Amino acid sequence: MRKPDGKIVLLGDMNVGKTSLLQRYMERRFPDTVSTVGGAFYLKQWRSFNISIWDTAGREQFHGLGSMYCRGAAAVILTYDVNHPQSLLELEDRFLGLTETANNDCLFAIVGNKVDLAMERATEGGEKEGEASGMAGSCVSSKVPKQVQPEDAMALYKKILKYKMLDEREMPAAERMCFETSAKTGYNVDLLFETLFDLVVPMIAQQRAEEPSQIVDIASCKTPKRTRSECCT
Ligand SMILES: Nc1nc2c(ncn2[C@@H]2O[C@H](COP(=O)(O)OP(=O)(O)OP(=O)(O)O)[C@@H](O)[C@H]2O)c(=O)[nH]1
Ligand SMILES: [Mg+2]
Repeated sequence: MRKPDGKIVLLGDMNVGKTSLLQRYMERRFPDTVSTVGGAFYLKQWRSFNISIWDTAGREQFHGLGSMYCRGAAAVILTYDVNHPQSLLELEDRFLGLTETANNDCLFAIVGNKVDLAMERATEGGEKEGEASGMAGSCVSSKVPKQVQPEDAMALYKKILKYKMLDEREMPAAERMCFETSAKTGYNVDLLFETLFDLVVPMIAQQRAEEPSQIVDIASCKTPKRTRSECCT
């Protein structure tokens, strides 16, 4: 198996749906999950590149492992639950600090999952339609009120760029990097992962081009001639 060319890491509080998102994308299904212990990864081939996507545990007791998983990451998916405002706050308080080990030009996506529950709630309560959110792949999000508004996620994205001292003009716009998803229905799940792959692949290609060649030219390595004195050993 070839070494992965790039790494994407899912971070976020327990129960927000990290494992479910990854399984929805990789296995095209929504199975029952158990709370993740440690971490696990899938390998995805995208164009000619191998990308590893790491699922991490949101449980406090595994928190220390987070920065280890983030080492060398090209992108981090910060995941929250649109029905639990605390899970968005946790991203800033608990998870952002783990990304210090990621690449300097690491990309950040902010993902509000379980948007299907917000829909169900709105339908049952007969609530009014909200205004268009302007988020990536927005459709469901424009119709239902949620506990966490898309603007809150976009504000966090901008805050992260500032915290990381990344130039907003050189990074993808908040509207492109903030998503609302449902691992249950599959809503926006492909869009999330494939937007990231498309952004990460040129970065990996550039890194490859800059790396010194690993190939040794055997023909140019001449065997030194033995002298008479060396023959006695
Ligand atoms: N309705 C709904 N439920 C979801 C969705 N995504 C995940 N769930 C449910 O939420 C629960 C937690 O999902 P996981 O994917 O295990 O959450 P996690 O973030 O991996 O949690 P940890 O591994 O503990 O960090 C499970 O019961 C899932 O079935 C979603 O989009 N919609
Ligand atoms: Mg999990």
